[in-house]
Amino acid sequence: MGGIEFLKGHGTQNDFVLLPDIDGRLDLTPSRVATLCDRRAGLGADGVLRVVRTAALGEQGGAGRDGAGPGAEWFMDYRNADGSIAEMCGNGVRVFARYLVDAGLVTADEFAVATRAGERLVRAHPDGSVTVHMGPATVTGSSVTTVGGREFSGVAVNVGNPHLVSFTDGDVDTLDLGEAPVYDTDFFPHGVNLEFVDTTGPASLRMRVFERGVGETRACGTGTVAAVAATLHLAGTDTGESTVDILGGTVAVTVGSGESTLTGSAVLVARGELDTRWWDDAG
Ligand SMILES: N[C@@H](CCC[C@H](N)C(=O)O)C(=O)O
Repeated sequence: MGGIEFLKGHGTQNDFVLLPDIDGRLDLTPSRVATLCDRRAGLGADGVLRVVRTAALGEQGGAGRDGAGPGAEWFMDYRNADGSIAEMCGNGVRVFARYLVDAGLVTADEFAVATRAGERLVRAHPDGSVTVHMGPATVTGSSVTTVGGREFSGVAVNVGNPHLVSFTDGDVDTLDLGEAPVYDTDFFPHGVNLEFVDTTGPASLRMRVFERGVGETRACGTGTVAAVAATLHLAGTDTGESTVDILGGTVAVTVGSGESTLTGSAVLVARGELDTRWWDDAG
């Protein structure tokens, strides 16, 4: 066949096309990413995970080497569904790790993955779930967002990528996220992921998310870490743990000073080959 190898996977139903590109040869343009992620014209996904050996990155402009330090053999080149580049993807890195283990590209259960936000230590569990050390979740201020004419104030949190976490007082399931919420572009000049959260128990949250570069998704791993960090911040602490229910399932989050972890599912669904003519046309 000679097509381009792909896999399809998801982490709590945040879904991805994986492109194994061990030697860094694929020309992954924004247009190809957007067409791949299109649920009618392509395979359909919230994002693309290009799997590339860190040593093969060289000085590639489009892929960006930020975060690809010398310690991690594999670099997660994450792209949003609209073709834009993001620093980090918490659900994506779990699926990325599951692929590396299943493909025999790593043999240890615990290893580092390079991302644009820095290296992330991951641990693959026998039940298929993966824990990711997500680095610091840093509160950077407060801002507002408007959904359907209703304004929410929120806590801005950086988890390698930007988030604004708003608490909706029991209304999270009624919000209409079909249209992009409005946010302060002066506060977030590079865009922002918007989380809407209800507190459902002493250590449990319910969350929906409107992701930068994608739209509403069924889960956002960095967003769940941001949600727990924001909850703790409002309670006057920076250490704690919580489960977070999202549309696609449940994840477990811990936040400590300077470090956080995310544990959740990582599922590989299918593999196949992209038609090379379709790939060329999508370029
Ligand atoms: N779904 C991801 C986050 C992906 C990146 C995000 N859309 C951004 O642009 O920052 C996750 O699981 O963290």
